[in-house]
Amino acid sequence: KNPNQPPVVFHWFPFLGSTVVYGMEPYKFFNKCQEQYGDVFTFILLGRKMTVTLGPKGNEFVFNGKHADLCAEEAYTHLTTPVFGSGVVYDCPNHMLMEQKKFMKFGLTTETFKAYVPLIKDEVVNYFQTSPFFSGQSGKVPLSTAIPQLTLFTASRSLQGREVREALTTTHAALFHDLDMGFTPVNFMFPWLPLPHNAKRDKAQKAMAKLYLDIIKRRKSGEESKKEIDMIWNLMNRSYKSGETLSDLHVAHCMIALLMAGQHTSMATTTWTLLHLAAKPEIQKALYDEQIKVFGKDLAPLTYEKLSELQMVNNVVKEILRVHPPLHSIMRKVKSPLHVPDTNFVIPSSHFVMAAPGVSAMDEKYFKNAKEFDPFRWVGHEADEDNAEKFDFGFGLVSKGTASPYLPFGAGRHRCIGEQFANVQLGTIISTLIREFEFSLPPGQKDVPLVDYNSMVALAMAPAMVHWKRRA
Ligand code: HEM
Ligand SMILES: N#Cc1ccc(COc2ccc(/C=C/c3ccc(C(F)(F)[C@](O)(Cn4cnnn4)c4ccc(F)cc4F)nc3)cc2)cc1
Repeated sequence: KNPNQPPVVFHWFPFLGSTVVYGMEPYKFFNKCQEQYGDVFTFILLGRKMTVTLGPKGNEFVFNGKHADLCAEEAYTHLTTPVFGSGVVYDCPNHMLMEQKKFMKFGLTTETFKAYVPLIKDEVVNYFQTSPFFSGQSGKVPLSTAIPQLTLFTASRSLQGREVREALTTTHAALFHDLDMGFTPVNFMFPWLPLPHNAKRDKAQKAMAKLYLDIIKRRKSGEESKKEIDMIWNLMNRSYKSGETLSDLHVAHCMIALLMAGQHTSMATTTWTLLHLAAKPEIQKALYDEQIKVFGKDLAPLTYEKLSELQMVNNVVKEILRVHPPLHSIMRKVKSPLHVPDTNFVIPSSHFVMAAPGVSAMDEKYFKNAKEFDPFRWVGHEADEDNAEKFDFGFGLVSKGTASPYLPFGAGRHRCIGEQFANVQLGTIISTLIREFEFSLPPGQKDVPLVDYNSMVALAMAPAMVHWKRRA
């Protein structure tokens, strides 16, 4: 027994350790361990030693850890590189990822968001006008099927660009599905397994990369006039500080990374939002009344400027991300023995560390009635983040203090750069659907479905059926 190592969670079998009980119900597992061992403990995940650090201090320890001590690329590259492609995100040194994130942020400006809102709205309207799930005056829709399509169409039409939007519903629809099937935690455990889905993933990755390369080539030949402002135009011809250019192939791989990032997080968040609204008609009413208040009784068209006035929408999204943060486990590889502040523990470099910000976000200590979905709890906390001290890791200012119980977009050097785009996409989708429909849970169903943790993000258990009625 090593005197100053965190306690190891009891388990029957070596290698397997706590994999199944963690994999099936991470939060139940984390809360049980927290009661038994406190905020810092080690469990075995398929032979890997995962040291979990919970609570605001635990979040700070992982998110604000020095890059020399805690390495994200070693924790994630097996999961992401086969899907995204080589040379970007976790398949390159961290300083290059910081510059890639800077380039990405250059393509996520208020000017682009102003252009994206009508594009996203049109995709939502087009979807429910053509989808068989939305014919007639009322009906029911399996969100697990409909929402992934809705988020794919809205994100590809705006951020990805028109050609990608077209390809994803025609020539590349099946390829996207094969690539998406490769984006699963099982690969995280066994990336090298020659499973059939891995062969399909690799074939799909190459075909998706080729789609982007063809688009880039066409645009460089001057055939396309630069009418639209999508992320491909933004990333083309970018150069690192070293003078090295971001190659067309690496632009393609960055685009695949952004496609995966946005798709999984947005589809999970949109699905949970509609389920909780279906369970609480009074919140739907508050959202509808706000649309009238901000856009007038004839419901003027949505604009980016007006989106920020929709406090109810913003509070609903904040509360959804508190109760259902898409990424439940944030991991890093320990590079050198690391002392955990305020404890006697030293974590050896054979371990991984894991933060689970969702545990403190659901802790009664920080949120009254934590289990309750209550968007009104955020009223009056709109601008908490603005006056925090900030720091720049190379892709813009992020808040320096990260000892917060609520970090759905992470913090520090690996903080999300998609938050604003996500809020524009979610705000536009929710506003457009609320104007058109009233939602309810299937008769007899009291609460939202259970969580399916076997995907890359915390999804609602399929089919996640809701009933809808067209508003008068
Ligand atoms: C509700 C939506 C989203 C949530 C909750 C979310 C959450 C997160 C979190 C928690 C991290 C930190 C991961 C870590 O520390 O290991 C992160 C990083 C990141 N996210 Fe998001 N994300 C969302 C949407 C997006 C979108 C739409 C994009 C792209 C358009 C995106 C791109 C990224 C990138 C590039 C990183 C940086 C990874 C790194 O630096 O290691 N995310 N996100
Ligand atoms: N047997 C078994 C068995 C055992 C255990 C389990 C359950 O185990 C787990 C463990 C971890 C996890 C999820 C963590 C995790 C981390 C990183 C990423 C990411 F890198 F991919 C991401 O941050 C994602 N992201 C960010 N913003 N938007 N998307 C990202 C970054 C940049 C980028 F450009 C594109 C990106 F998309 N994704 C997910 C899920 C399940 C199941 C089965």
